Amino acid sequence: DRGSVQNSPKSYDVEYLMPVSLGTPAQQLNLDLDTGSSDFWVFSTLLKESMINGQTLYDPNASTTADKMEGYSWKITYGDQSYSSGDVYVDTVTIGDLTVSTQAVEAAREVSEEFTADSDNDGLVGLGFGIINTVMPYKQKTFFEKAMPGLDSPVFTADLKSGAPGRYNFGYIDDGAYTGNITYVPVNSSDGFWSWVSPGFQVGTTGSFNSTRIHGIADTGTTLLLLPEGVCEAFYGRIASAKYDASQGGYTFECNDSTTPDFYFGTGNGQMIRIPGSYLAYSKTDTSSLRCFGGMQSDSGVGFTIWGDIALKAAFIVFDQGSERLGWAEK
Ligand SMILES: C[C@H](Cc1ccc(C(C)(C)C)cc1)[C@H](NN)c1nnnn1Cc1ccc2c(c1)OCO2
Repeated sequence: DRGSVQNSPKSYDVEYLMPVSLGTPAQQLNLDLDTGSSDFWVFSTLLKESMINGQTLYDPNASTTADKMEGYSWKITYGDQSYSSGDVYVDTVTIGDLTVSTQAVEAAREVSEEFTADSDNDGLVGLGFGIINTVMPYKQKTFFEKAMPGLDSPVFTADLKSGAPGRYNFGYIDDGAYTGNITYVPVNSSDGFWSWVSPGFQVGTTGSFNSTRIHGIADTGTTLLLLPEGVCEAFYGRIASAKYDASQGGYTFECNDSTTPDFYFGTGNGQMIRIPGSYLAYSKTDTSSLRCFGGMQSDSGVGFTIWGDIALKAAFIVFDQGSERLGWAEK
């Protein structure tokens, strides 16, 4: 079996949403595929009115295939301190023609204001590893872990684009979606993340390759590229107008600063992925400003490097759960 679904970026590529069908008859919600967490949770009719702000709600009572998991609950807190919690139902879920008939759907009773404020986002599909799922008393499998046994190949791929729709595929690799070869790197899933080691980086076409191993996670659910302080300094040191602006909480530089170099990161056996400098001028610091907030920021607040959407949209990525490895290709 296999599946394929289009993803659509919100403004500034802050997140990528995909249509998902839940229950019978099908209820369609727009969800955020997040390889950096492992809960499948949705806005639901269990929520207090004050927490809803235009989101589409999953109504388990309107689904003939929904069964409440009595005595089960969940609560998740994300690294940015946003959170959600609620009850658990088993129901049928379809993403891009791929159906899992007994998916644990975590129906929200409570969400933090960050989720309430994002009216386009109806919930998250966590495609990390199930060991960090928050359902109690027994953690639940991710959508991919439930689908995997029936797939042609135990992989899913992410093709995120800058300011344009892209695609998530399940169970196969579309050889037309990338150029050159796919370089595979081993994944350590013990923390529940798609953790891998980059052999190093290079700033610009003229810079030398810095052979410094960077331990990090491939995370479709994080907008920015959060790298070690030293790497940020090496990159922003090459941009004439760049500075660390405490009032903005990060590095900023003039959006059209022509000295902005591309950023290359190593994946393995000599391959490097090129992030165009234009991706790193993330967003204007304010409407009238000529300065942009950098797409690359320090990972010091996180504790590990996060290869978020800024990096992922420069590549075609194979999340190979069958072999616990990541595949990187240019496109
Ligand atoms: C932030 C997203 C999860 C999310 C996505 C969307 C949203 C909104 C819809 C409300 C906009 C909130 C949350 C990320 N997903 N893997 C995540 N989940 N857990 N950690 N991270 C990454 C991290 C992001 C920012 C840090 C951080 C760690 O540590 C310190 O600052």
